[in-house]
Amino acid sequence: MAFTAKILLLGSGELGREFVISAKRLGAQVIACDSYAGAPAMQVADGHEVFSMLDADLLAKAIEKHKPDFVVPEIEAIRTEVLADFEARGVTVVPSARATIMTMNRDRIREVAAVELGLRTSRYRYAETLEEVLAGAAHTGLPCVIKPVMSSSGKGQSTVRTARELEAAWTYAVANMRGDRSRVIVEEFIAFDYEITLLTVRSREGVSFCPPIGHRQERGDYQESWQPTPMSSAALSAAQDMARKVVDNLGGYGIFGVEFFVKGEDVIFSELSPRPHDTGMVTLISQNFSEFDLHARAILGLPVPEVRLAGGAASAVILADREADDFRFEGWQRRSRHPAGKSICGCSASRRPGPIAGWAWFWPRRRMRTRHGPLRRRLRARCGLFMGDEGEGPSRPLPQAGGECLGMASTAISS
Ligand SMILES: Nc1ncnc2c1ncn2[C@@H]1O[C@H](COP(=O)(O)OP(=O)(O)OP(=O)(O)O)[C@@H](O)[C@H]1O
Ligand SMILES: NCC(=O)N[C@@H]1O[C@H](COP(=O)([O-])[O-])[C@@H](O)[C@H]1O
Ligand SMILES: [Mg+2]
Repeated sequence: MAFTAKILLLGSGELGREFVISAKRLGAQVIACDSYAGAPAMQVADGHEVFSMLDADLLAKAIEKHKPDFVVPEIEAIRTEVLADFEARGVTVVPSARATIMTMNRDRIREVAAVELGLRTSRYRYAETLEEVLAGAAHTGLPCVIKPVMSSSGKGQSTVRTARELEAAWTYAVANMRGDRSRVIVEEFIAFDYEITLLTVRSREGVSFCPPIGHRQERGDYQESWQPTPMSSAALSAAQDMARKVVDNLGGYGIFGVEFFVKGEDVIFSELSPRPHDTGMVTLISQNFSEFDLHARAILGLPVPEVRLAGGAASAVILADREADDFRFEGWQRRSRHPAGKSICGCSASRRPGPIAGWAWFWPRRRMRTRHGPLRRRLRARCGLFMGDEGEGPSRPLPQAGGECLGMASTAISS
């Protein structure tokens, strides 16, 4: 069987699964890798490998075994030095080995953005000891945000409001970091009006942008997002200028999720993913080509089409609060339509503790008046997500999500 390209996907979560679907539609063969079996992307890929991608030898062996045309990272926690070696030997690393190295840890990308490119960021210091954390907080002032340099989805992150909480935040960060560097960033807390992800595509044809995505996070983790989100043209163009500078510096082809805080007309660079972004799940319903389609097309060297919005849309996660092998989704078929508009639920098998067990996308039909921050109108969809612990008898509703997922929508286009 002939394929258009062979892709080794490093990380096989929900975002990886959607990427595999997009890449396979373009004729690619995809081998999905992660540290645990049965990961979402493995369920739809042509093959899979289970190993720690932070292990240099195992990572090199997987690349040598499969001889891919493209290595496509889906998470940060990868031994990226190995990718640089293979890039030097002719394997295409997406978007580039430099991009994966610079974004694996927050300190490197912060240096690129704040020092090399002079972009506006929060005030910050790095710390490797409690004493340095205290000095960092003295520099940023309180409240401040403490995050391990290697982590994602808010793991190990805390917002510290009083000096007494600094030690606990340091201990929490070190206990929840990825990788082997006990190093944190201490950041000034930005009391932003709203935050956005600017999906930025870098392809052979140049740099292009998707309409801005607004989102809400809790404890540093994604809850819901909506597209488009209203912002002034001056703020949008400031964000686009900064995004262009960063992606041109990182190089390579693919989609980047560039995160900004916006306060008044002040646009503050936060961080970026050199790949599809969780807040961009909304593009599965809002755009003619999703962030996964755009990533796949840019990587494979295909023309990147103009992005058109189908209407305002929102997406929300359904979070599971514990690891379980035995769970089921109930009732979501009944909820696949909603009186306030069209809502589409996508549910898939869970991943690890704190996992995303499913996603719901909402496509509101009515025009919705909204402000930044908590949105005025809520769409509710009861997905009836149930999870049963092995051997514990009947399934129980998830306490955290309560079997309910909330969608929020902004500036919906009336139909
Ligand atoms: N300095 C800050 N001031 C205010 N809020 C912040 C700050 N840093 C982070 N946050 C909040 O925490 C969220 C997660 O932060 P960040 O994106 O740095 O973490 P992450 O673990 O890399 O998340 P992900 O991998 O999901 O992008 C932000 O989207 C924002 O809501
Ligand atoms: N915010 C990043 C994100 O949502 N990433 C998605 O979740 C999985 C696990 O990530 P994790 O290691 O961050 O839990 C990743 O594989 C990716 O699909
Ligand atoms: Mg982030």
